[in-house]
Amino acid sequence: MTDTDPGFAPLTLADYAERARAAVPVKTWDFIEGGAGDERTLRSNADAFERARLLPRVLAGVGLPDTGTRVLGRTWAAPVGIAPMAYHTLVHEQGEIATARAAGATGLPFVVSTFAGHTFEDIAAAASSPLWLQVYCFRDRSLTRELIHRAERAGFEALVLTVDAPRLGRRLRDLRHGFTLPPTVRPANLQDSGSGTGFGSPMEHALAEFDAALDWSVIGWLRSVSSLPVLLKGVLGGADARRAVDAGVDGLIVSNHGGRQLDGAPSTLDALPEVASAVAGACPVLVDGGVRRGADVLTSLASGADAVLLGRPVLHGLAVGGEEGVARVLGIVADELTEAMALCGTASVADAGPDLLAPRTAPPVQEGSRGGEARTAEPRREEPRGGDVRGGEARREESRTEDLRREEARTEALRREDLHGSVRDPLLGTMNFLNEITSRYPEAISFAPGRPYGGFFHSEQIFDHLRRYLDHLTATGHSPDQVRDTVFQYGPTSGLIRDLVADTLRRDEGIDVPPESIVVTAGCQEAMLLAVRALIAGPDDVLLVPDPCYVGITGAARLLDVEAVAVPEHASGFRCADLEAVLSAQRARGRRPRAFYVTPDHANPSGATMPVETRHELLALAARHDLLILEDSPYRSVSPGRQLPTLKSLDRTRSVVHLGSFSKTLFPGARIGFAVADQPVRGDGEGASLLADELAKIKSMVTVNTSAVSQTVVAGMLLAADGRPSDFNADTAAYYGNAMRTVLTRLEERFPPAERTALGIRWNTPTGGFFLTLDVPFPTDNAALTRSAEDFGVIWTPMSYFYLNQGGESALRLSISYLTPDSIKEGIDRLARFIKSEAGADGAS
Ligand SMILES: Cc1cc2nc3c(=O)[nH]c(=O)nc-3n(C[C@H](O)[C@H](O)[C@H](O)COP(=O)(O)O)c2cc1C
Repeated sequence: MTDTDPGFAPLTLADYAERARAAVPVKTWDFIEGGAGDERTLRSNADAFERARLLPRVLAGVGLPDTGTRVLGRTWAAPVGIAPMAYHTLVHEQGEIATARAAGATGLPFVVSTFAGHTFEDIAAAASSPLWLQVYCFRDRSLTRELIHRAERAGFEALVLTVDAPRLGRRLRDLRHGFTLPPTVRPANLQDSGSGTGFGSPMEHALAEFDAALDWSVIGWLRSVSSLPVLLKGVLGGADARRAVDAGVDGLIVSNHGGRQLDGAPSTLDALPEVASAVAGACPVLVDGGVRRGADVLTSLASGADAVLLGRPVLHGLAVGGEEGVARVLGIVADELTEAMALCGTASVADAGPDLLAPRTAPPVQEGSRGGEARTAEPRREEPRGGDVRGGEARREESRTEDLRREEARTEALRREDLHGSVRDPLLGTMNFLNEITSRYPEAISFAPGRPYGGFFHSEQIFDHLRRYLDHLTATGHSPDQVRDTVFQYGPTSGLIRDLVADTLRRDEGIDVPPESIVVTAGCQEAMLLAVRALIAGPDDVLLVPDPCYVGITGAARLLDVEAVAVPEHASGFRCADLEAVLSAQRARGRRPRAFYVTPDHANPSGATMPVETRHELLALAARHDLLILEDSPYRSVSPGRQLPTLKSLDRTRSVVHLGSFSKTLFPGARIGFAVADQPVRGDGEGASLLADELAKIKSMVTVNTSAVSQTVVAGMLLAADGRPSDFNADTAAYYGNAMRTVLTRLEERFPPAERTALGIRWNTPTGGFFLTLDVPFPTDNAALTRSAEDFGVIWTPMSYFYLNQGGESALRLSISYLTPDSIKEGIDRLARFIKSEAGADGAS
């Protein structure tokens, strides 16, 4: 059947629907027209437009309205696009090719479904207006990625991720018919992958292959595989809309999938104002579902949309008249829109505001109901149309209910913009991506976490250690009540076990300080936070950090709104001259550098160790410039061989605040760290104190005191080691030394010197610690990390995570600490394959 068949020419989209119904088999018609469940949502889409009324604006002097609009940088002839719909080939053999031609002829965009019946390349060849790709995320991400890349190569301009379909809704019409696709209709873009073959119906396909557990991390994943703008299709609420905006999406499509998913979801016209107000102009908002006239387009614009998408009517046009039929359908809507705009005194799309909307016609009241209490029961196909059948009280009731609904929507989520800026800082989110990758690819070997090897820990020993310290308390004269209170009660803010920590420092590290100069903290992280809080007095004070740097310290600074200033570190490590230059530059800009954070031994992430001469030079510099050094050295006691002296043990001017941790030497689950802060503090009024006392004051408002149970276990371990955990750690250090050697040897084997030079790969050779770094000849961004995890089964940390500003874009950090030698070897083999593939040297050895 064509447009030119005898009888009247179709004048409206409803005319096209009627003709299409006669033109296609009933099963196909029901597949297209049907909705999920009882089709309540399907009907409500149309009903909402039925009830909407536009207010004419008279004598507006508009002339010919301009329907043109710009979306994502492209001009559309009208604020109307074609919604993604699977298998245009069901109704016309030219399918999406004809649709693309019609879209081009009318200057309107076309969103092509993942389940298109023609290839992206063929569709693109026929198109002359913007094409967007609708994405269904498959469990097999590599398949989804390949689809995206194909579309990108074919010139598609945006990705529309459908988020309302973790599985397909129960479409009863299809189930009743036992609907299956005819043999000629296939997902053309999934054929090569083998996906899509063997599934009779779209529902079967979705159940088998869609990723039903999709969550917000998918946006980051899409960003990592494509640079195209990302829109979400299927958002119906303000909270999700805000979350999407926070996640940085480029557009939202208010959609209930044409009533084909959740039966009972609101109509899209009803959902639109809340979404538009939540988005507040941050990105374009489109709407689809039930748009059948130009007036519906104008109603959508007036309700907050930037544009609409048209679904089924396009397939009707295609069924009736192929390319020409689609062009006519689009043309009718555009003409009707022009007319509606002219009659509403609206010169341009931007002029269409809420003032165009007449008060909404309410749905009818069920017979016999009182006031506004009961709404018409479903189904209600034959509702009276037009004219408000209810009184003013009922309308007021509806508006109160609406206000209540909005109120609830407002309170169900907080705006991230209203929280402290640190929560939006990428620095605090760096580890999220790694965690996501690690959980998404559990089979991958991960060189990312800097955590100790688990084989050293034995659960039963915890009880021995607890008991040992309690016995020690008894043996040193504590009564049973005192012993009980030590573990069960709040304890001293500065810590229970300062004497034991002081003993350990003296015996193991040559740091001879009184227990009073120690504060026992909830991990070294708290020690950093306390030190930064105490030392930075105001906005002119800055903290200096090496670049690259451990994120714990820069993160703590960010939490406290403290400015961290980078001191560049070179391949050969830290240089005092650089620190001196930064000090002068900061003073020149009116800043007071208060402290320099440094990890002198086996630094994280660089692996560098500061030579002893540099340590002396740094201490002299600190004394000269009245600068404090925050020394953090968690890896020295678990590294093989003799360690260089700590800065604190060399410190004669009390320039060093030593930040300690038992996480690597004993176990991280205890969360026990400490600060050694023996600097005297003098001031007006109060008597003299130590910096440790001031840190304890701050701690009393942070964690009050460090867990007594944890301190008890750690104390028991220190007693067992007779105050020398370094001896206790000899095996541990040997294990990590061996792990580092295994990594280095395997790298040598996989990249012999000549090949290494040819490829431009380098790595450092730390003498201890948990980390080493590799320079590689390609960007080590999140996209590369995703490829590495997905295609090669190996995870690492991009070095750029550790830089304050620029840096580390082509480098990665490997952590050697928690893998077994066998998994290290396998992991390095995988890493080598990944590096060679990225460097374009797959063929090499
Ligand atoms: C036959 C058919 C197939 C569809 N296929 C898809 C699809 O593959 N991907 C998608 O995101 N939405 C799909 N949709 C939903 C549409 O994109 C759109 O949300 C809906 O059709 C709009 O409502 P309308 O048909 O009332 O205009 C499909 C809808 C229909 C009717």
